[in-house]
Amino acid sequence: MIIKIDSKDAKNLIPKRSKLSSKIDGGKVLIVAGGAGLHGAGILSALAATRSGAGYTHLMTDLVKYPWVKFPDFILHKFSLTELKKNSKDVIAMGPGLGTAESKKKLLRFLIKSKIEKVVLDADALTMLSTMKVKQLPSTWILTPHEGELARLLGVTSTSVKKKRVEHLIMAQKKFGCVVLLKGAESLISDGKRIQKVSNGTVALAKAGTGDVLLGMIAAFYAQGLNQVEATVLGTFIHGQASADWMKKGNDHLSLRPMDLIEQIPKTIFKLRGNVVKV
Ligand SMILES: NC(=O)C1=CN([C@@H]2O[C@H](COP(=O)(O)OP(=O)(O)OC[C@H]3O[C@@H](n4cnc5c(N)ncnc54)[C@H](O)[C@@H]3O)[C@@H](O)[C@H]2O)[C@@H](O)CC1
Ligand SMILES: Nc1ncnc2c1ncn2[C@@H]1O[C@H](COP(=O)(O)OP(=O)(O)O)[C@@H](O)[C@H]1O
Repeated sequence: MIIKIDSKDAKNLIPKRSKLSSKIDGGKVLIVAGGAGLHGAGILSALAATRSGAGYTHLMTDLVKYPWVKFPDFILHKFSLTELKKNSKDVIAMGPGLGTAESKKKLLRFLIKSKIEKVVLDADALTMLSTMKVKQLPSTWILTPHEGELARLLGVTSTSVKKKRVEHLIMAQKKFGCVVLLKGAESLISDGKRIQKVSNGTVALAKAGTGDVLLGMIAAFYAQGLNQVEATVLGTFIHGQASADWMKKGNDHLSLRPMDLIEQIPKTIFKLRGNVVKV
């Protein structure tokens, strides 16, 4: 049976803060993303994490080379194994725009070998994973492939994944032993016990960079104390809902920028909590 997530389910998962909360309660996220020419990917993930409640957002990226940084919201690091080790108690979200060079593989191998607890892998991190001999990953990890990435991970064609999405999702979950989110118009999440479906997203999301936003959102909810399944479910639901809310404001589905989605996050969360507002 596939369980469909609705707004009530999502509302119950939204992290709460008290008057006395501090940034510690928001947890820490380290985004490892954005290699040469693809800095935008890391910025999208990091901004989305900040907008979704992460107390601290660190971004490990090539961006430090550039003096025109306009994003004071997060703490920047250059790619470094030492720095990754220092942050390995945080939620580590790796992949967008990272490339697949040996130096990046080294970072991923460290996470796998050291069984770092809270890791979310997307994009190029999934491509690197598909070339590695890995038995099982910790059950606390999250993989967020689209159909093409899932096909790479399983060594099958994306046409066969498209035809039998549930079956391939289950295969991937069994192969890696962690949470797998198969993205698409209908996103499916498996943790090996059950499959949950999130289908509130709109076609406006069919645009490069929206997956990078989703990664940052899931990582932020994970850092705020939700478990790996809850964080995936909530991130995917709010991501989808943000696209729907953005369209309700009179925007055409062709025009969504990933940055629009990031700007929509606060309003969508606020509304989902039960506040009556214009989206
Ligand atoms: N602002 C930026 O710098 C951005 C950087 N990005 C990064 O740019 C790099 C390249 O992005 P690409 O979009 O080429 O990478 P993808 O891995 O998404 O796409 C590569 C190929 O995979 C297949 N594919 C993609 N989506 C599929 C689907 N849903 N079903 C079946 N097959 C599918 C297609 O053959 C496609 O050409 C990645 O590292 C990505 O993270 C993107 O995330 C977009 C934004
Ligand atoms: N037709 C669609 N309807 C709803 N959501 C979609 C649709 N197409 C793509 N999406 C969503 O958009 C996001 C795209 O992510 P991804 O393919 O990883 O892009 P990128 O890596 O370029 O950021 C996913 O969350 C996916 O579920």
